[in-house]
Amino acid sequence: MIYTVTFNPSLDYVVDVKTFKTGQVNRTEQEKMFPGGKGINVSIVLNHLGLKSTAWGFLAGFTGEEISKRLDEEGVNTDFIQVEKGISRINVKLRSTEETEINGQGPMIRSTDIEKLYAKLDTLKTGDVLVLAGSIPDVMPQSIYMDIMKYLEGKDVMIAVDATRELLANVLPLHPFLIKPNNHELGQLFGVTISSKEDVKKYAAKLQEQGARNVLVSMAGDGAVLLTEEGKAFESEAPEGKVKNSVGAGDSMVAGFLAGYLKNKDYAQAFKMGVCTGSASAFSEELATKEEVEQLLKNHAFPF
Ligand SMILES: Nc1ncnc2c1ncn2[C@@H]1O[C@H](COP(=O)(O)OP(=O)(O)OP(=O)(O)O)[C@@H](O)[C@H]1O
Ligand SMILES: O=P(O)(O)OC[C@@]1(O)O[C@H](CO)[C@@H](O)[C@@H]1O
Repeated sequence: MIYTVTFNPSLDYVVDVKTFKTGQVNRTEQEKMFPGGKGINVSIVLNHLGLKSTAWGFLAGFTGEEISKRLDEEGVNTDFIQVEKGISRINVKLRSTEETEINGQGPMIRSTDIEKLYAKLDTLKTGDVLVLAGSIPDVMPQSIYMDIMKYLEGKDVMIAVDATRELLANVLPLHPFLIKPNNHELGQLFGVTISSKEDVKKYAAKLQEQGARNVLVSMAGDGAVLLTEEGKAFESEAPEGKVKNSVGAGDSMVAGFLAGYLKNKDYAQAFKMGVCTGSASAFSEELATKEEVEQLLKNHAFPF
């Protein structure tokens, strides 16, 4: 069974403003709202690809209710923990001449809420997959993903982590099955700017030296690189297409990679699925459908 954990779910408020200007009233041309947060997006895309998962995490207030309702309508299985104080965030995604995002902090999560999550973790069994994805509310320690992985040590659960900075760096010695930084996040970890695939490979290898088993680095429209635990490297350009909404492209890539890998444990196939699922989401208003992914898989020429 696959489980995703989103500590900080959101309602993503995606607005189109023709020419956004600061310091004045801007009017939207279109606005849409989606349930979001990285683990939730992974669950939605897995569902589109025909894989059932359960979305875990923390919800609060009326926004939390709306997230839960929308996921029910989507047919995503959820088992959230309700927290008492605050509301789940509304993250603003502003599409204008440039894309700008304003992500909120999220509600208060108390130690009793965390205990409830640990009770869920106790139900995990050998062979289960756990995805820890996204930021954590400000009130939480940057060790939380590491703490969860330590708690699960010896259980043989396949763990994927999509996080940034300290939250990500802390889990490496615990050998996550998969991490998926983008090239900017990879650069942040080493205090450098990374734009070439050669540099991506160099720094991704350092993350493997620090303990990560498989490192998948996304580079938005410039494609992606995968270093596997078997010592292989795969790289690809991004498929061609018109970008409509790139929010969640990275999460879609994680979902596609896992779906591809779980099929027959083949990293080349998993990488292809990851790249095409990421791009299919970027080329669509909403997260990728199975048909959209299959279309890209058919048309994109991978160099291997
Ligand atoms: N402009 C684009 N054109 C084609 N493919 C894209 C584009 N942007 C993203 N993708 C696809 O999605 C994958 C993941 O994208 P990206 O590197 O933007 O992830 P991310 O930064 O984690 O995104 P997010 O945080 O919004 O989920 C890329 O490797 C690529 O396959
Ligand atoms: O603030 P975080 O947790 O880092 O990212 C949250 C978020 O930007 O990530 C998803 C896209 O990847 C969106 O659905 C959501 O709004």
